[in-house]
Amino acid sequence: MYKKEKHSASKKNIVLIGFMGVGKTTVGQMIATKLKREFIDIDQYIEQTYHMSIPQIFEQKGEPYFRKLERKTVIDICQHHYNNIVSLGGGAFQQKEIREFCLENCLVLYLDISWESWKARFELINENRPVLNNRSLYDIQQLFNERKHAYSMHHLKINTDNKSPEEVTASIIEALQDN
Ligand SMILES: Nc1ncnc2c1ncn2[C@@H]1O[C@H](COP(=O)(O)OP(=O)(O)O)[C@@H](O)[C@H]1O
Ligand SMILES: O=C(O)C1=C[C@@H](OP(=O)(O)O)[C@@H](O)[C@H](O)C1
Ligand SMILES: [Mg+2]
Repeated sequence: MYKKEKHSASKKNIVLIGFMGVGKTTVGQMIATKLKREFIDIDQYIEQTYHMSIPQIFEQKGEPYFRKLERKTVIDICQHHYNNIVSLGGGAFQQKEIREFCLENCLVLYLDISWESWKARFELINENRPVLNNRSLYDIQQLFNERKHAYSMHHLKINTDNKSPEEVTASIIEALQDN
């Protein structure tokens, strides 16, 4: 866990990280509503700005191009917005530049999930996530484990197992109050 300044959550952007499908987009929106802050989902922002869906960007431009847009977008948004809730895509924290920027300037909140719980959600999230296409469940589990290292760099962690999005949101609000 990284050290954070006291009361930092009251002014810094709160950035949600975690594996695909853990609930960053869903819960991010709910926290923003509860805390009366603006919500920005980086993938949705990229789709609106570049008039292409994430699968289209991967298919037509390739993953490295997407990662470049992702890096530029996360850093631009976090530099120019204040006090917002920002949900990243699940691969963003693999990029050192994004990780370092967010850990230095934002409150990084990691939504954790066990592999067992994640597997039960697989059918629900398989569509529209190009990184999961053509990967076996075994390969996805490898990716799930590989990404834990980047996610271990955070300020606050919330376990989401057996919790509804509303319950995850309530746990986050409580953790932020103690923060
Ligand atoms: N705590 C939860 N319990 C059950 N389903 C959830 C939970 N959080 C999110 N979901 C569902 O899982 C799917 C992926 O959620 P999403 O917010 O898009 O995740 P992410 O942005 O982390 O990829 C959605 O269908 C959402 O309704
Ligand atoms: O983990 C990844 O590499 C990705 C996760 C997706 O976001 P979610 O985590 O919101 O699904 C999206 O950014 C893109 O499909 C790539
Ligand atoms: Mg998302």
